[in-house]
Amino acid sequence: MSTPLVVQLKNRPCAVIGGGKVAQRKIRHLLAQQAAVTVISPDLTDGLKKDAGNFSYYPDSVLESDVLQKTCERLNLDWSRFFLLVAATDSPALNETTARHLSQYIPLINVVDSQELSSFFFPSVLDRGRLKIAVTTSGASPILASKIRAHLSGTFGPEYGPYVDYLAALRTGLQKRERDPVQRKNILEQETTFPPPSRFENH
Ligand SMILES: C[C@@]1(CC(=O)O)c2cc3[nH]c(cc4nc(cc5[nH]c(cc(n2)[C@H]1CCC(=O)O)[C@@](C)(CC(=O)O)[C@@H]5CCC(=O)O)C(CC(=O)O)=C4CCC(=O)O)c(CCC(=O)O)c3CC(=O)O
Ligand SMILES: NC(=O)C1=CN([C@@H]2O[C@H](COP(=O)(O)OP(=O)(O)OC[C@H]3O[C@@H](n4cnc5c(N)ncnc54)[C@H](O)[C@@H]3O)[C@@H](O)[C@H]2O)C=CC1
Repeated sequence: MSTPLVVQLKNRPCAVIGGGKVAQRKIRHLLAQQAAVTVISPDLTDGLKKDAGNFSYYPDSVLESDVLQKTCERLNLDWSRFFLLVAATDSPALNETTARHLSQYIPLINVVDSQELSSFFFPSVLDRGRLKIAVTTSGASPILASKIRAHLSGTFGPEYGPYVDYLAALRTGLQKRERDPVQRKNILEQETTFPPPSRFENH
């Protein structure tokens, strides 16, 4: 069983093992949230090479499943400092050993080829600034999640970014100047329209 949670990643140390196509997608999610990303992989995709200034990289590092403990020591990484780990190599055995070994230090682990070994999944996210619509099929069909996101992007356009910022400012202002919570809620109910007022279009 699973539930969607909203996790604050800003400045949090996150490790990704592997530098291929799937790793790239996960790394970009993490970087977009300003996480402090460390990548351990003998190679990187061309896309990741371009992003390389934005994460720490252990280039000569090849984790080997049978000597994982040793390679961890050689890399001199303090795994307990990581908030989250993604095991994204194309070796199921290595992903598994890594996840099993490091789960004693890191509670949030995503193993790209094993739902059983993952403590969290990445949903498909429609990102409109502070409004994020996350779609998950709990691992059943990532492609359906992706198609639903694409469908929602027609209804929830870029105007939602500034609209949600406006609502946040309104709410913070009211929390300061309107003491009565019932009155506060009434004003917010009135001001929060769906869809947003037309002045937010063309953003
Ligand atoms: C469980 C989960 C764990 C996790 O990765 O977090 C997982 C697992 C696996 N994915 C696999 C395959 C594919 N995944 C994608 C795409 C996405 N996968 C994402 C999430 C998730 N994938 C989590 C569940 C999310 C959910 O269900 O809600 C998305 C939403 C988010 C993201 O990755 O950013 C992103 C779409 C982003 C977007 O467009 O918005 C594509 C399509 C493509 O590549 O274009 C394919 C190929 C088609 C296919 O096989 O379905 C395989 C088999 C690997 C193999 O066969 O070797 C596994 C392993 C398994 O299921 O055991
Ligand atoms: N969860 C998801 O969204 C998806 C998961 N997958 C799974 O993800 C796996 C990886 O797929 P891709 O990224 O396309 O493969 P890829 O071949 O592009 O990348 C694999 C990466 O792992 C690295 N690697 C291999 N051995 C390593 C080691 N010993 N130490 C450190 N890094 C090592 C490689 O150098 C490479 O950077 C596939 O096996 C597939 O099962 C595939 C599609 C989507």
